[in-house]
Amino acid sequence: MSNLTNKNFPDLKNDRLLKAAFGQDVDKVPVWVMRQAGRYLPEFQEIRAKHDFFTVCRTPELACEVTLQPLRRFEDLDASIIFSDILVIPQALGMAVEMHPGVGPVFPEPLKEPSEINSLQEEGAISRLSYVGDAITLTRHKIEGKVPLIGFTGAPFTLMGYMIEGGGSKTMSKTKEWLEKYPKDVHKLLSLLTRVIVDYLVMQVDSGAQLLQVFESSADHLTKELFSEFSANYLKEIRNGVRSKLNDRNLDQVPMRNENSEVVAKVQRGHHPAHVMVGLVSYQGVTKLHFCEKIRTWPALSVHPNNESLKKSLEAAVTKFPMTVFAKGAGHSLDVQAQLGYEVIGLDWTVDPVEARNIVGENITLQGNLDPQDLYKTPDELRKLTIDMVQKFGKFRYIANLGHGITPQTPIESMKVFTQAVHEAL
Ligand SMILES: Cc1c2[nH]c(c1CCC(=O)O)Cc1[nH]c(c(CCC(=O)O)c1C)Cc1[nH]c(c(CCC(=O)O)c1C)Cc1[nH]c(c(C)c1CCC(=O)O)C2
Repeated sequence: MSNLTNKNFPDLKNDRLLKAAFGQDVDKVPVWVMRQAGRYLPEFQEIRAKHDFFTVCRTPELACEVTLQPLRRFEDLDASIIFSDILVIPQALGMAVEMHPGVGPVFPEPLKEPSEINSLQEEGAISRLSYVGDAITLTRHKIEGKVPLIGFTGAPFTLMGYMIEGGGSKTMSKTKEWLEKYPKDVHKLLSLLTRVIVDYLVMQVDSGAQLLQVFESSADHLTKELFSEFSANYLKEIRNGVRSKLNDRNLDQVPMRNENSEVVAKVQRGHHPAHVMVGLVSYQGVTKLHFCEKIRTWPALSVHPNNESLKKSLEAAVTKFPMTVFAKGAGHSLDVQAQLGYEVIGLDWTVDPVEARNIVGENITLQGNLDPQDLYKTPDELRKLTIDMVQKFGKFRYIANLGHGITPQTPIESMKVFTQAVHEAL
């Protein structure tokens, strides 16, 4: 597996997104849009007219080109997201997935019964996904440090739903039947997907992804109880798994610098994968070592109880690759989501910004959540709704976005109005 330190990526010029994810001060609220590369752009349609959807995903030059398209049009975008799809994972496990125009994804042979879980090919799945890594690496170079590049995955429950239903489903009735009838097999499948997802996300970071988003887009089918049982546990396992695998490899001696570029602390890997060592150094060398049993429990914060910005920088250095969980329709479980260890929680448009902040507290960044339908309103109305939203969330720990993906008929002008209004709002 390649090592990210050898890739010589251009320096990042706009780090608003990462700063907001870590709770550091930002000059302006960062903004990006789910599905910002997509069918509402004629230049995307042009590429899709020539190439099948999954061919675009599988061809790094095409995936890179499509990823860059929205950045060329909308100068206010503060992030890019690699062009791919959540369904590349079922493909890598050996299932056929086709994209039918006007219909969406179709699995010609969905899972019909639990015994078929055994024929999924877990081994080698990550190497069959190496084209995503190649697309990420190429894009990180071509983006020239303009904005960070987000990697992503589908979450286990959402992927399982597609694998059982054979495509999108309004009711998810087959999946719900599985939850009732075969809970043991369901957990076996969710665990398998979780293992693959952890390695897939680590591979994306190795390839150059700077923030990772996990899409639990089908959470809207789950009650609070079902969300806890079939989604939240796995989301937590994914966050912990990625954190400990990355810490194991990439944390050696990360220097922390103050405003004068002097090294004030070093973050170092401990002897156990889940441990890190934080050393405060004076100019002569290490003066004090703090051992953190679990990174998130963070006794190292007692290092400098009065220095908020050092705390934040230390946390950023230890975490390094922030993660976002977007569980669409799971606004009923924000309390649960706040316990999963993610730096950022994505909200759909049904959630009130102020209520969400009250529930999750001050240590998590919120992302969202304008109704994508609002992009069909007049520019003046859209600007007003956007400014209202940004003012409700505030500048602290906030990333502006829609509450779900942008839809195909959206007027292009609306993207300009939305992204500009976010930057002008505060
Ligand atoms: C559920 C899901 C899928 N894919 C994805 C999700 C989770 C996010 C969400 O809930 O929207 C994730 C996804 N899919 C796509 C991206 C690209 C990155 C981005 O710009 O955000 C991302 C992040 C491209 C895409 N994925 C797809 C398109 C459009 C297909 C096309 O070009 O023909 C794009 C641009 C196809 C797709 N892929 C999927 C569906 C249901 C569809 C059909 C959607 C539709 O028809 O509107 C599965």
